[in-house]
Amino acid sequence: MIKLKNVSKLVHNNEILSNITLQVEDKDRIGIVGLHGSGKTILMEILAGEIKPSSGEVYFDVDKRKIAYIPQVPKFPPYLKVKEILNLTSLEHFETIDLEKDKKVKDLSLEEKKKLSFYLYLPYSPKCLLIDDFTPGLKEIVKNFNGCVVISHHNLRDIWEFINDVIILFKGKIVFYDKKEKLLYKVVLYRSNEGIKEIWQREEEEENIEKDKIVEIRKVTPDEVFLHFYSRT
Ligand SMILES: Nc1ncnc2c1ncn2[C@@H]1O[C@H](COP(=O)(O)OP(=O)(O)OP(=O)(O)O)[C@@H](O)[C@H]1O
Repeated sequence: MIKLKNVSKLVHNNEILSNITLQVEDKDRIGIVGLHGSGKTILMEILAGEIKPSSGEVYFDVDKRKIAYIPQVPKFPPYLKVKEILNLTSLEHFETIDLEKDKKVKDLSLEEKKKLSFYLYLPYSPKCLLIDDFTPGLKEIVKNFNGCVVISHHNLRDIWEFINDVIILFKGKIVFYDKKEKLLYKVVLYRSNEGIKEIWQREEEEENIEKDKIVEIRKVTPDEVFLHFYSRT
C-alpha cells in the first residue's frame, strides 16, 4: 500500500533519515520506535505524503485521502468550535463522536485534537492509519481500525498490544525491522572466574551456559532490549 525505497532526507545539510526501505501492506500493524530525535516524525510525514524525501522513492498504491494521518501535534484554527470543523466535512453522524461539539480548539487537549484529526477522515473510509506519537486515548480508534496501522512512539510498552511488526530507528537509520516477537529476550546471569556475568539471549533459545553455573534467568521487556541493543552510540 505504501512503499519506501532507499529514502533519505536532508535538512540543512544534515541527513536526518538515511536509506530507509520499508513496506506497509493492507493488514500490517507496525510500530516505529526510537529515542527523541531519531527521525520518527520525519518518517511519518514521508509515509503520509506530507513531505518528500531528498532521495529515494515513495510509492502509494492507495488513494491518499484514505490515509488517515494524525500528526504529533495537529493544528486547527484555535477559535473554531469542534462542530464548526466537523461541519466542514461531509460527515453525517456527529453524535457518535466523543468530543464536546461546542468546545473551541484552543480548549482541547492534545489527545482530543488527535481524535478530531482522525474523525475528519471518516467520510473517506480510511484504509491506512498513521499516528505520529501514540497517546493512550487513541487506543479504541487503533483497536477498531480495519486497515493498515503505523504508530510511532518512544517506547514499545504502550503500543505493544496493537502491533505485529517493529521498526526501530536510531539516528535516522533502521536498526531493527522484524516481527515483535523477535524482541523477546531473557538475561542469563552466571558465575564465571571473574564473578557474576550476564548474557542476553532470545527467549526461546536454550541457555548456552552450563546449568550449574546459572545464577538466575530474568525475562527482559522489549523496551530493555530496544535500549540495550538498538539505541547505543
Ligand atoms: N525542520 C527542521 N530543521 C532542522 N532539523 C530538523 C527539522 N525537523 C527535524 N529536524 C531534526 O531531525 C531529527 C529528527 O527529528 P524528528 O522530529 O523526526 O525526530 P523524532 O524521532 O520524531 O523525535 P521526538 O520523539 O522528539 O518527536 C532531529 O534531530 C531534529 O532536530
